[in-house]
Amino acid sequence: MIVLKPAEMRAVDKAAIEAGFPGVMLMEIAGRAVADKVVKFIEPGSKVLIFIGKGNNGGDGLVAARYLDTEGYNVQLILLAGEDSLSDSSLMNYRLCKLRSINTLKIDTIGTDYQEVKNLLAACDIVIDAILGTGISGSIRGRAADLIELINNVDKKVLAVDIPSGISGENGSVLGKAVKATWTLTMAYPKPGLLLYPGRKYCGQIGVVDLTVPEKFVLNEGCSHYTLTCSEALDWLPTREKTGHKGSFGKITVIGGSPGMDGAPVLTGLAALKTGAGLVRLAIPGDTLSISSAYSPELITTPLTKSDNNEPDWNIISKVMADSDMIVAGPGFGRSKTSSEVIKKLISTYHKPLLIDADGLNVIDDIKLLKQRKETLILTPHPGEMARLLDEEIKVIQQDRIKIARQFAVDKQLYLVLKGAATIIALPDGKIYINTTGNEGMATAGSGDTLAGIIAGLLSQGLAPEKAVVLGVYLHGLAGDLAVQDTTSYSLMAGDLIDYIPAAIKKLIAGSGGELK
Ligand SMILES: NC(=O)C1=CN([C@@H]2O[C@H](COP(=O)(O)OP(=O)(O)OC[C@H]3O[C@@H](n4cnc5c(N)ncnc54)[C@H](O)[C@@H]3O)[C@@H](O)[C@H]2O)[C@@H](O)CC1
Ligand SMILES: [K+]
Repeated sequence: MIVLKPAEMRAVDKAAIEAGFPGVMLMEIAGRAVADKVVKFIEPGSKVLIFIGKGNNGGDGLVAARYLDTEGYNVQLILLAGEDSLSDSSLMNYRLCKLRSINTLKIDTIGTDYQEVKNLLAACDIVIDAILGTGISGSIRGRAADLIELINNVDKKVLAVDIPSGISGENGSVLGKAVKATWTLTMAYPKPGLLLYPGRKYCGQIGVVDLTVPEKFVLNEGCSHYTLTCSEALDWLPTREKTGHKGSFGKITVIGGSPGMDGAPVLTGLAALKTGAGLVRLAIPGDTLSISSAYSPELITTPLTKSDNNEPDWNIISKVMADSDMIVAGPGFGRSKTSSEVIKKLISTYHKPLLIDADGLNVIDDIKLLKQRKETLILTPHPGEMARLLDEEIKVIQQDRIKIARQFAVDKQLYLVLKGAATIIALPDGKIYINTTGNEGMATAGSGDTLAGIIAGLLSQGLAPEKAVVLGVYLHGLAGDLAVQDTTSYSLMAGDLIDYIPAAIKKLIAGSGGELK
């Protein structure tokens, strides 16, 4: 699904309006959808308190007020602007509200103790937040900040129109104060700020309203941000040929492991098998091999080093390279001379898809090598590994994850998965996917190893790299979301993620995956 930044959304709206879609009609569709959402959850007769800002976000709230009044709700408006400062479409709707005698409390009559607002908040059944939408600039000004705090101080259901007021649609930051919503109904397309933290925490459940503007207006204006929905994820899931054999579902080699880190490549290998790979081989340094190979009978193992001196065995490595459809390198590999030499060799001489994770990333000392590689390269760093690759501090990476991920992916022409809450996937053509699945329980040792395995499992079944990385991240998060329901976020472990891959796939097939949670 396309995700639009506020400026992109405005450009699309402008183009649609110029082409003949009346702005007032778009507002009507938006407000009607807000009213429908209230009708779905609360009975007629209930008290609906609607906060109206002076922009078009407020206009959406005024349309909702008209419909809810028509349908027998007890509607009360709190108008945060003088009538004369409302936009034309909003003013028209405000007048229609007045014609219906909808109760209105105006900002200039609200005392500085806000007692009347507090009373209305205490008595209402639901709050609609139509204070500010994507037109916000800078930190919340004026009395809007006080009202947002009052809304957050009562324990009521809150429906945010388009975006919780105070959240930046651009990047999800809190601009001073922001409404904590139960639901957010976003207009036309989700905005990055709804999907990125901290904004995402403020949105509650997100729904998207179809404003009936054809997608060609978006495509004409250009877009670069996306998020995968459940139905798209199902479309992308590789189909399994009835007559397929293990060769047709791909042979993966996982290169990694080191003393004390013998389980990491096993997690990657098992996750790949559970996702559907035909065959997984682990190539492990000799001193660790017997431990890793003891974990699971489904995994084939090969020694990566010579038995006498534990140096890389280049003959075996060449055979492994020739015999694999793709390689995952790095899980538990340690930062030894062996791992550094092997990773370098793979980057420069392995001509099939290569995924580098964990210590495989930590031993790359010359990032120019990455750029020289022509074949598919996928990197899956967490912020610490990304910081190391760029020789930056983690906080610099976290300040603008999308920009950093995109620059790296485009410059080095690779697929970059920057892990973390709301994982960012940057493609070599500059496209960005923001992932919506996953939870804090997944911040646990080995979780990244399983992600590498899931992506490899999809790629080895023939999925294009772009789809394998995006769907892999989605499935990994979905497995985590299903696992956490049984384990709690305290007890979730990487092995649980593997155990729940089948449930995640089943959920996709049943069409009930985490659609914009
Ligand atoms: N054609 C369109 O553009 C459509 C827009 N829609 C709605 O319109 C919204 C965007 O409308 P607008 O562009 O009018 O923007 P907003 O409704 O977000 O409000 C902008 C107004 O808020 C004030 N403001 C800006 N920053 C502020 C701050 N930091 N503190 C206090 N006040 C501040 C400004 O005076 C400005 O006039 C969307 O979020 C959506 O809800 C929908 O009606 C559908 C169609
Ligand atoms: K809002």
